[in-house]
Amino acid sequence: MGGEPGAWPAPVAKRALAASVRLPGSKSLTNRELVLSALASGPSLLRAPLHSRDSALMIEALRALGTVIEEVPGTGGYGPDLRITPAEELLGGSSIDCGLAGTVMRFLPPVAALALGPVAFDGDEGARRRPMRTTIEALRGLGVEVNDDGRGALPFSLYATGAVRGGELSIDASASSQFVSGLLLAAPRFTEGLTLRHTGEKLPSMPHIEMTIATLAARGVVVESPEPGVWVVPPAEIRGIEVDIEPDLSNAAPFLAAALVAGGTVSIGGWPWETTQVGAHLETLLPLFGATATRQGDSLVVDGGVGIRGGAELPGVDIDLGLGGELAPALVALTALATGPSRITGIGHLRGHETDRLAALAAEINGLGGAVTELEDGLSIEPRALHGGEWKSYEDHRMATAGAIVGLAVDGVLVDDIATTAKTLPQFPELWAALVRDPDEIVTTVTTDTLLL
Ligand SMILES: O=C(O)C1=C[C@@H](OP(=O)(O)O)[C@@H](O)[C@H](O)C1
Ligand SMILES: C=C(OP(=O)(O)O)C(=O)O
Repeated sequence: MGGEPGAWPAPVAKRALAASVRLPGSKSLTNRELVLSALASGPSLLRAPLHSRDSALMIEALRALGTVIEEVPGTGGYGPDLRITPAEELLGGSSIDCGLAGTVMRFLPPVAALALGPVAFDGDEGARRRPMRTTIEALRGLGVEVNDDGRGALPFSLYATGAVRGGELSIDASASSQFVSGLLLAAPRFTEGLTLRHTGEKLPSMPHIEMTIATLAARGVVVESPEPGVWVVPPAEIRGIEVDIEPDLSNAAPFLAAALVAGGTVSIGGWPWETTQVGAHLETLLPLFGATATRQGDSLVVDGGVGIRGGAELPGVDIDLGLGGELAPALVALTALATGPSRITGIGHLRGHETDRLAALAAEINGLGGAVTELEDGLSIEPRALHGGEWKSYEDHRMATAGAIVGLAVDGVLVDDIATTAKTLPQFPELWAALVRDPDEIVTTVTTDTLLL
């Protein structure tokens, strides 16, 4: 069996689960609220924010632009709350490390365009492969000077003059909804606001755009969408607020999927009744594989019956996941364990995520004996009995957690870099071990001294 030294032996489920898991805050909500707090007219307080690599990168970047971000005693059990005091004027003259965070590389250039002076953007080697042309062209369309090497990717730098006029702008956001969100978040601070039109054929991850609009609305900025693919943001004050960050429902996906593999129940506490998080769709997606999902108090409880380990056969599924590509790795892991063929489509843009997720999922599942074929906009998965072996993470948190799901059912799966889950969930290895170790244990909050702040 292969595997680098230090590879993580994925635990195999020995018995049915009866676990309650409480997850840290949503990456997407935390990083939006950080950005809006930095652009606001007064201080904000984020309660129960995420502390992970992606949020730490956002915090460092906003500090470099002059924002004051202080830790105050936490209310969520996963580290401090954050008090944010906006800069009088955003500062130029800084270099921003985007790491591999799409939210940092797509949300911050329009913010930095409001600063005075040069701001340079770069990130991990993998980040230099992620699509950025739309952001670069949008900035130029807004009259901001951008220096890049023409590849439409990081690194690049912009020269900001302290104000952006705004007005009308057309972009092609078919590679990522984050191009839209980044512009909408900064647009209330443009002198004339922004009328943004998406001209591409498709637009992935609509719930994430709805989330952007909802976070703006909570701060008094009303974004109108007179027709699909067009958004009108008025020039407006962004209010400072106190806000509770919801748990990360996309990071709930591997834990809830585990119920279908191991059997038994997994309950995620603090599940919001109403949310713009795309992870909310797990409530209807997991039943397609035979689970039942019910709300009990403030939890979503997924019952996987006897589970694959108990002899259940998961049906194959045919799902368009254009709404929520970040759920795809976990669901594809389930399809690899199903007894019928599956197709997951609408996810061509996953080729520009942390890694080319379509190629990575096909390579890793096929490396364990699977039969996955890449389609233009998704994956086709034929049922096969899988065997153990190395599972590569490609610096992609969701590839690592997909390996953990497969490893629950298949002996001898070694995930090469489980630490990459620190991008959005540094506690993943402990939470997963607790999930599998003792089915009767209530997994409450894991305290950690490895927070990145
Ligand atoms: O705005 C956001 O917070 C996100 C939008 C989505 O990006 P894409 O539209 O590029 O898939 C999603 O996949 C990503 O994890 C987070
Ligand atoms: C695509 C993702 O991340 P990012 O915010 O870096 O785009 C993801 O978390 O699945």
